Amino acid sequence: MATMTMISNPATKYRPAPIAGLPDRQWPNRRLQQAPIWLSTDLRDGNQALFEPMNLARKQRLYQQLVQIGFKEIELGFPAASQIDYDFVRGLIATHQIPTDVTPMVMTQMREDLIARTVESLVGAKRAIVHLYNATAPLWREVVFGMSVEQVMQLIEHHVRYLRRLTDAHPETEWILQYSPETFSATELGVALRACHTAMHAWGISEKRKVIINLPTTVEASMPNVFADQIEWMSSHLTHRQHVILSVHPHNDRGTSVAAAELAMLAGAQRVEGCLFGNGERCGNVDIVTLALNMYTQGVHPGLDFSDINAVARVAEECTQLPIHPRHPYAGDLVYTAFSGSHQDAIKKGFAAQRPDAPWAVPYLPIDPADLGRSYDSVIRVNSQSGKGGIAFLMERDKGLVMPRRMQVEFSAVVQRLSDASEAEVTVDQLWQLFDHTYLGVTGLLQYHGHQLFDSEGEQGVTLDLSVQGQRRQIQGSGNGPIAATVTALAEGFGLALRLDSFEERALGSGADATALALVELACGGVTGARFGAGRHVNTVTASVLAVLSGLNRLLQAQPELLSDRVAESGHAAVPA
Ligand SMILES: CC(=O)SCCNC(=O)CCNC(=O)[C@H](O)C(C)(C)COP(=O)(O)OP(=O)(O)OC[C@H]1O[C@@H](n2cnc3c(N)ncnc32)[C@H](O)[C@@H]1OP(=O)(O)O
Ligand SMILES: CC(C)C(=O)C(=O)O
Ligand SMILES: [Mg+2]
Repeated sequence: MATMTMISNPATKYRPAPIAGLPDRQWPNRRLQQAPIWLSTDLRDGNQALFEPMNLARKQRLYQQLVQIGFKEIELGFPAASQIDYDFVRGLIATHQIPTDVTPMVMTQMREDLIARTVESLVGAKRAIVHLYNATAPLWREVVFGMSVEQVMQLIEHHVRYLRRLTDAHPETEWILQYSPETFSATELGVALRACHTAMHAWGISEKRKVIINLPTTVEASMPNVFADQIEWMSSHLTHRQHVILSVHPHNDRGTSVAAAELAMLAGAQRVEGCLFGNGERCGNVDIVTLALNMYTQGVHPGLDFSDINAVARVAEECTQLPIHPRHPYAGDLVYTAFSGSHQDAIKKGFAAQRPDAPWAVPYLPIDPADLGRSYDSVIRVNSQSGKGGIAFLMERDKGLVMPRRMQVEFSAVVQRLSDASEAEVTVDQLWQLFDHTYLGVTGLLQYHGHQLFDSEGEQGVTLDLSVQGQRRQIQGSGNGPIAATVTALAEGFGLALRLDSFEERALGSGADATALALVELACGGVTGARFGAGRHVNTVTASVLAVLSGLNRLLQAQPELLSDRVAESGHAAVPA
């Protein structure tokens, strides 16, 4: 059997989508300043795209979530098509589960039996939208329906009138018509306009009988600017425009449904239909979460509440049985995590610079994760792409360890070797173990047994009790404090050109559990590489002495001959234990 592959000239097989051509288009110069009316079609378009459509319990759970988020219009299903949908709608009405400010919507084809059953499902509702649709594009007219444009208009006229007759018999309900020219984006604009006008007039559009005209990219086939032109054209050509609520229903076949919806709003759309996290037919309906939070990050409240985005995501996953991608905008598990070094560095600096009452300005984070109930815990994670900034951020945040900048550089090289070797993420606990092993638990030529302080002609004197290459020694030195005295003792005791370049000490932990952590930076002749040492002890002086010894041991690890050459000579300088 021949294998099909991509063809060399796709123009022989695919035609570019026509463009509307709107020379005086207004939408590019506009800015989104208010949220649209949102309609969730999770329970209809989202549901009809699932392997296993939702059962009553899952529909009920998702419905409650949608109400809680703040949707004021919710498409409940296709009651004439499925007993579950019918029972679900009846159940919500019978048990008064539809809040007074929420309007339910249900969908049906242009067929009398289906319309009758649909109206029956809604009896007793305070207010309801009936959504009638029929495909209007040439391909569907010819291939699916075998209808001329005239016949399509008759189909619409007849069924909208039929719906009107049935709903007029139930004046206790406020009935709203939604008409969708399905496949609008592939329909000649003149035909789409005529279809909408036919539906509007058959319904008797007026101030009191507003109509929702819902224009879908049933199959997204062109760039979002083309859709925006189509919407602006419709918006400016629809009669009774003030009584029309212009709605859009973008699908995501080209991956640009969010952009299409945003540009359509600029072009005059007042209402948007979509699903949470972009569920829906094929590549999905437009993702309302992304759209809403895009607005939020521009300073416009979307009127939907995603303060606990994780909870919403878990309910959506449970009800649809579809996973949300870890990099899904705003909601994915990884979207507030930076692995790469320069991003981590910038985020760390951004958090430090961010004032609580100032506009949000943290590099690489377009939204404050806290606004969505996400924590900062995973903002920075470490792997082989990470740098000093991220490592230092984690060590400071989780372990209270503040490293001086040059020590961050030195330690990140140690971490890099581990992450390169493990080819995996390095956790904070692993970082701490590595720090402990590298600095605090460093074993080397010099082993500490104890020290004593004494006065030395107005200076601080110290006696260090050490093992040097297995031999117990005591050496002494003095200086203007215990650290200077320790450095002098080691320098003079072993004839080293040892110099203290920096010293920092702070408490780790608090109360009875507090310990002192001392960090030193040493230089010794021309030794390059490891320069930092750390010591931890409940006693601050002991922590400092240990830090100096840790630093020297690390220098000696890099260049052991520095000491071994001298130990024999310096034996006389050391006081035997
Ligand atoms: C873009 C969208 O999302 S549109 C919504 C799509 N959603 C669904 O279809 C989910 C629910 N649908 C169903 O359960 C079924 O399709 C039903 C119960 C509505 C109808 O089932 P059936 O009568 O078996 O028809 P079937 O599913 O094969 O639909 C195709 C028929 O409907 C016709 N049709 C399709 N859309 C419409 C419409 N909007 N108005 C009138 N007729 C339509 C087709 O022309 C075709 O007619 P034909 O059989 O005479 O050729
Ligand atoms: C609005 C309806 C008909 C729809 O789901 C679509 O066209 O995608
Ligand atoms: Mg759809």
